[in-house]
Amino acid sequence: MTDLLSIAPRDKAEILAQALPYIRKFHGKTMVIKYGGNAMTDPALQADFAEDVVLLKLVGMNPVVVHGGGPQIETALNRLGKKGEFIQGMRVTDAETMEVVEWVLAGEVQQDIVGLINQAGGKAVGLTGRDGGMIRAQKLKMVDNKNPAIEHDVGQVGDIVSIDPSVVKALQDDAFIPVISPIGFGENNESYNINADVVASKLAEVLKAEKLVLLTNTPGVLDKAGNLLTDLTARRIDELFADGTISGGMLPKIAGALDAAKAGVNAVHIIDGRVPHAMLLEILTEQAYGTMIRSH
Ligand SMILES: Nc1ncnc2c1ncn2[C@@H]1O[C@H](COP(=O)(O)OP(=O)(O)O)[C@@H](O)[C@H]1O
Ligand SMILES: CC(=O)N[C@@H](CCC(=O)OP(=O)(O)O)C(=O)O
Repeated sequence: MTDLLSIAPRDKAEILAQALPYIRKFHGKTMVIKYGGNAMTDPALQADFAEDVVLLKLVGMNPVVVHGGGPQIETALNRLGKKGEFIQGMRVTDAETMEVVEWVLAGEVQQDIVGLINQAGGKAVGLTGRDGGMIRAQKLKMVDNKNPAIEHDVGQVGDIVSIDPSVVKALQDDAFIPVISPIGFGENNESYNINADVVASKLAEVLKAEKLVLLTNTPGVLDKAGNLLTDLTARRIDELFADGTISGGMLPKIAGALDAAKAGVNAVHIIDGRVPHAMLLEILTEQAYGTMIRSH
C-alpha cells in the first residue's frame, strides 16, 4: 500500500504537511477519476494508480473511476484484421466493433483495474452503464465541426440521454469503489459505445463531484508550439477548437471537461497519467499539475 510518505522524489514531510488540509477539505467528497487507455500502458504505473485510488478512499473521499481503453480496443481489432476509424475523436462503431468494445472494456480493462484496486486493499466493483440502469443512451448525431451541413454516421456511438447514479451512490455508501466502463444502453436494449471522457464528465456533473481528474498521455493541453497551457477558459477553448490546436481524442475530453466545469464541478484537471502518483499529488498537494479547465 502506497502512503504519501513513499512518494519520491519530493520532500516527504513537505508533502504530508501539504496533504492534511486537503484531506480535511475533501472528506466525504466525490472525486471522479477518468483513467485513459493511453495512461495505463505500464503495469507499475497501473499498480501505483490503484494504490492511490485506495488511499483516497482510506482518507475519507469517494473516488469513482471511469476507465477508457482506446489502445486496448485497437489491439483487439487489429487481431481480427480490422483497423479503427475515428471521426472527431469518436470511434466509428459497427456491430462487430461494438462486440469487441464491450468485450475489451467490460471483460478485460475493467476487470484488470478492479483486480489491482482489490490487491491494493480496496473493494472495487466493476460496472457498465447497463448495471443499475445507469447510462441511457441514443445514437449520436455527429455534425461536422467545420461544416454543420455535414452529418457523419458513426454507427453505435452513444450520446448520453440520462445517468441514474443510484447504483454508484449505493456502492459508495457501502465503502466500495465503483469502476465504470463507458457503455450505455438504448430504448431497445441495444449497446452504445460512449467516449470515456464524456461519461466521466457527465457522471461528475450528476454526482455533484468536487473534482474531475482526467488522466491521459500528455502533460496537459498543449499549444501549437508544444507548451503546456495551465489554465483554460471557455473563450480560449473556442479559439483553440477553431484554430485546430485541439484535435483527435482531446476534442471530447475538453468538451466534456468544460461541460462539467459549467455544470458546477469545482475543479476539472487534465493531467499526465504517465507521471507516477500524478493524480494523488494533484488532489492532495497545492502544486498545480497539467491543465485546469474553467467555465469563465
Ligand atoms: N492540444 C493538444 N494538447 C495535447 N494533446 C492533444 C492536443 N490535441 C490533440 N491531442 C491528442 O489527444 C491525445 C489524448 O487523447 P486520447 O488519445 O483520447 O487519450 P486518452 O486515452 O487518455 O483519452 C493526446 O495523446 C494527443 O495526441
Ligand atoms: C466512441 C468512442 O470513441 N469510444 C471509445 C471508448 C474507449 C475510450 O474512450 O478510451 P480512451 O479514454 O482510452 O480514449 C473507443 O471506442 O475508443
